[in-house]
Amino acid sequence: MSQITYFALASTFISLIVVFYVRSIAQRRARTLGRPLPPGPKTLPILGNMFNMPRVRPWIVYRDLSHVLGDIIHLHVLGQHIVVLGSAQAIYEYLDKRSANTSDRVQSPMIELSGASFNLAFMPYGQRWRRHRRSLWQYFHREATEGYKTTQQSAAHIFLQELCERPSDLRDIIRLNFASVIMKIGYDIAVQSKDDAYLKIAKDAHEGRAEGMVPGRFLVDFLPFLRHIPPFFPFAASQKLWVKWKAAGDRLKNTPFECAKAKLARGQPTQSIVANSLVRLGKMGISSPEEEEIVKNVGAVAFEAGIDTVLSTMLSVFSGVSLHPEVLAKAHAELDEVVGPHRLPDFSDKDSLVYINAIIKEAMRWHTVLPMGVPHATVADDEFRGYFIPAGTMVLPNTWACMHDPEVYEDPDVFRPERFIRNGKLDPTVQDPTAFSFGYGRRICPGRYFADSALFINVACAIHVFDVTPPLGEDGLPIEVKQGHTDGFISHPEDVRCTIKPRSATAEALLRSHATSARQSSNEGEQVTPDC
Ligand code: HEM
Repeated sequence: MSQITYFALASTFISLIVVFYVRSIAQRRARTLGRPLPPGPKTLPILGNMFNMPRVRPWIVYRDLSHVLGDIIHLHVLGQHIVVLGSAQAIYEYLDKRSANTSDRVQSPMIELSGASFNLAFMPYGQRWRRHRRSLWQYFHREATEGYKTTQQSAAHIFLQELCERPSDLRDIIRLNFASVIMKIGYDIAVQSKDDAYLKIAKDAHEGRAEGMVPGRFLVDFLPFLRHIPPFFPFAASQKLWVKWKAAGDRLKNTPFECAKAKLARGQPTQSIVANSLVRLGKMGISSPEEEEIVKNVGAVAFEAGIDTVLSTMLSVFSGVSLHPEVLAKAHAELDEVVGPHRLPDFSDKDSLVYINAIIKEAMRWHTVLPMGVPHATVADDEFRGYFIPAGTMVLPNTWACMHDPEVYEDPDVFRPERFIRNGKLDPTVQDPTAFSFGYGRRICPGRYFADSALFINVACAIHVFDVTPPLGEDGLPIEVKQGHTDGFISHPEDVRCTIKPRSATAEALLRSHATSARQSSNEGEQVTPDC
């Protein structure tokens, strides 16, 4: 080729780059209308804020950044815009009031890689999500959850006996309690021991969600081609984890569903969310794999989304109460007055047990289960407080920061249920943690009423019959526990060792007799079924 041809090619190439550059600036101007992005840390060329993305306890890093930059922070990593909302006001204004545009989810490859594709919590805002949500909501709206209270109460009685006999297995016993209720109402499957195969399935699936869904933890979030590196490649440690997590997610979705479906096919009488949904589809003459998939996914999401969130909140209650004898004493005094020593609390006591309700609120505040919520995303270009927010921006609510704002909650790191009470009643002027812990806008947790009654009945019953005090060492002296919270998408109190003993011989007799009745009535209702 002659020098002239080279020159012509080079100048054409440079002209094209200039045209594209000028056009992209013009397009960006047209989109932003000159509005700035929210403030954020300085960016590097191409990589943006890649090295500003916190990998450990992001809620604390973002809270500190908010103190410097304000309650709307912008970060930019390899083309992905991220906005962090750092105050209750900003979250309310953007995620609640403007939820028509802020209810999407960023479609990270980690959703599939962590085995969570079936989970409506991660689906994009649209028809598929709407159909799943509607299908779940019909079984979990406020009135529907009234129908589960008898099952929840019986399970709470069995929970007390389990705890009395194996107090050091607190974590497993809470898990068993929640699983037994949700498996019964979801699939009509009886889960009776901590070694149950379904509990193992849930535990395995949880690992993928807890580790994999922290935004920015895996590089594949920003470099999606990394998912195609095979697990046998050297240094492909993440890829090996993804294979394990995906298989665990599939087991969670399919195993209990197939069991419930087989029961129906055998013509056994069965009542459950999955069975009722399948029967309804049958009556309507609908037998599409797509509809069956929704039923399957809804069953699995109720099991998965509830188990670790409720577990974490219950652990926070036990941790808070064991470390604060004055709280336990006040709770006992209230239960003695309202319920008395000869019966266990039930749902009709809820409004009278003000201090117990305050303990649950404080546990949710003190220890925020989903510290950064579940990330939302914008559907279209938007303006918020004069800033330009591009379509597809990931919006992270710093729920933990709101729950630990010293302007709102004095001494936020202290467990103090009294902060919610005035003149013997729950104080409506104090910011209610449940308005944050269950998320925001159109994506607000659809399991909140169910969770609320599960927490109430188990906490009220447990505190009524047990003394919960610090753990003791071999020398009989109290051991100091570490008051931290684990890292991850769902956070748990770090050290929940405590001493759990019946308050009195009367309390022990009471809990044992109720557990016996609960086991008898659940066995009477139980059909003899072959294993699935
Ligand atoms: C203490 C217990 C619980 C807590 C703290 C909790 C918290 C949350 C939070 C923060 C979200 C994200 C909301 C948002 O995007 O802004 C959420 C979503 C969700 N929760 Fe819960 N949850 C709890 C119990 C439950 C239970 C028992 C169920 C099921 C029966 C459940 C089912 C779901 C589902 C399906 C979603 C996804 C909603 C969507 O994306 O549309 N949760 N939850």
